[in-house]
Amino acid sequence: MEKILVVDDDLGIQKQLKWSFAGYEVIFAEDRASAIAQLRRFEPKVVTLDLGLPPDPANATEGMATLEEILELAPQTKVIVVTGNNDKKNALRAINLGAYDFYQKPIDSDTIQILVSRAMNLFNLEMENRHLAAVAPSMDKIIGQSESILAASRKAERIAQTDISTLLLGESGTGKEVFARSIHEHSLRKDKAFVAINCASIPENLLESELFGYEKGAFTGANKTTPGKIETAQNGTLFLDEIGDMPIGLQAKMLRFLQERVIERVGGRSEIPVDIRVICATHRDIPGMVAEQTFREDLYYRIGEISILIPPLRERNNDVVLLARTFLAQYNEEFKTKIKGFSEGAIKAMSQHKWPGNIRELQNKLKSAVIMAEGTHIQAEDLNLTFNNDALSIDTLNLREVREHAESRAIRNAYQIAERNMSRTAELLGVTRPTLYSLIDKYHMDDIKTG
Ligand SMILES: Nc1ncnc2c1ncn2[C@@H]1O[C@H](COP(=O)(O)OP(=O)(O)OP(=O)(O)O)[C@@H](O)[C@H]1O
Repeated sequence: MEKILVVDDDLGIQKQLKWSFAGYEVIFAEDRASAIAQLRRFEPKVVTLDLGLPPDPANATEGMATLEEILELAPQTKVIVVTGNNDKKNALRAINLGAYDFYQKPIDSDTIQILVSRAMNLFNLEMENRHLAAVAPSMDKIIGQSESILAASRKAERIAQTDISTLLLGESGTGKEVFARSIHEHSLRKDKAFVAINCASIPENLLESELFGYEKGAFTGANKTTPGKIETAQNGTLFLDEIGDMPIGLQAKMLRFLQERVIERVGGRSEIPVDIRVICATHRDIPGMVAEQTFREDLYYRIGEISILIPPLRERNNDVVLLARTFLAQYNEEFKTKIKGFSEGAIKAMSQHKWPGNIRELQNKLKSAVIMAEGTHIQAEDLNLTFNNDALSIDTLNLREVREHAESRAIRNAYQIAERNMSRTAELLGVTRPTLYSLIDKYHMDDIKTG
């Protein structure tokens, strides 16, 4: 159970807050010394702190000192300061010192519950981010905590400082290019060029001149000598995406370049030495192509001195949610929107979906959801991923999850029937208003709260 520390010397308020925070483990302290002792002992994520503490409850000095001490000891703690009515000046001072939010007496259960639940969510999110930074301090562009992606990142990190030819394998949209760039950025060539070329997107007859360059007059239209991508990557990294689509005729020339590290431009006679690192990627089954003789075996061994398998999104456990949160923050900034998060249904739907287009598909769905969403939280429908109720089965969901899903749907229906009137909604559902608010909060239905 999540812990909250309530620092207040008024027993009546302590009792009231204990009742309000029914879903949490509530710890109490009545002055600065006991607050710090409880903070050390229980490490609560959220603290509510009355600024008027003994020995001088009429003044905020002791409260402020307590706030400073808490933030010095555990800066990640979310402190909500509680002030007397009309004491905005001290509330703002506290925020300046680093308090998460403030709250003016008299205490209203519904509001303080919402404040605390938000603070808790923020704390958890920040903790997740810190954890992430600690796990992958180096390959920081590769977001993911699943064992499979961490294993791939570790392998990439180990080979980054070498010049070993690397083959990145994985379905489309899994992040092969992100890996290639990260390897480059962690290599000794990081200040030199990173040049990417997609072998599948360039017509066969143009690919050779695109890669190797051409001399003036080499063919009709070759008006001036032009260096190719390989030369442009001199001293840096060349990323050959979709290498499995390289025409067999060009593979021999490619092999010579990789073995001898010299190239000849199309129509040229002189050899140009090149010093570059090569990273290749493909979604194809190259050993199968070797067996069918559509890919040269010697080239396969040359490009894949080491290979890294980038797992598909459906095999990355909770990475979907982690990536979704990251992209949501990016898109909020890009589109100037203020979507706060995802409904439980949306999270469930994202976790259930198989993501054939991998991360790119997730990005596309999120982008349109951010633009189209009407509430403060993205719903499964906004993502065009309906959470399939019929798919509820005992091997994927437990009774609690089934109940939660049904509850949130019932709340939504009642809210519509009650024409957005909260008292009437609570009445229809046969619960009290505080219970309704805590359920709305639990299921992140903020659009209802503000609707
Ligand atoms: N681990 C990751 N963390 C954050 N963003 C990622 C990650 N992996 C991929 N992306 C993002 O997902 C999108 C697709 O990634 P990328 O282009 O690298 O995939 P790919 O495997 O090279 O795809 P394709 O084979 O279709 O070219 C990009 O916008 C990229 O920024």
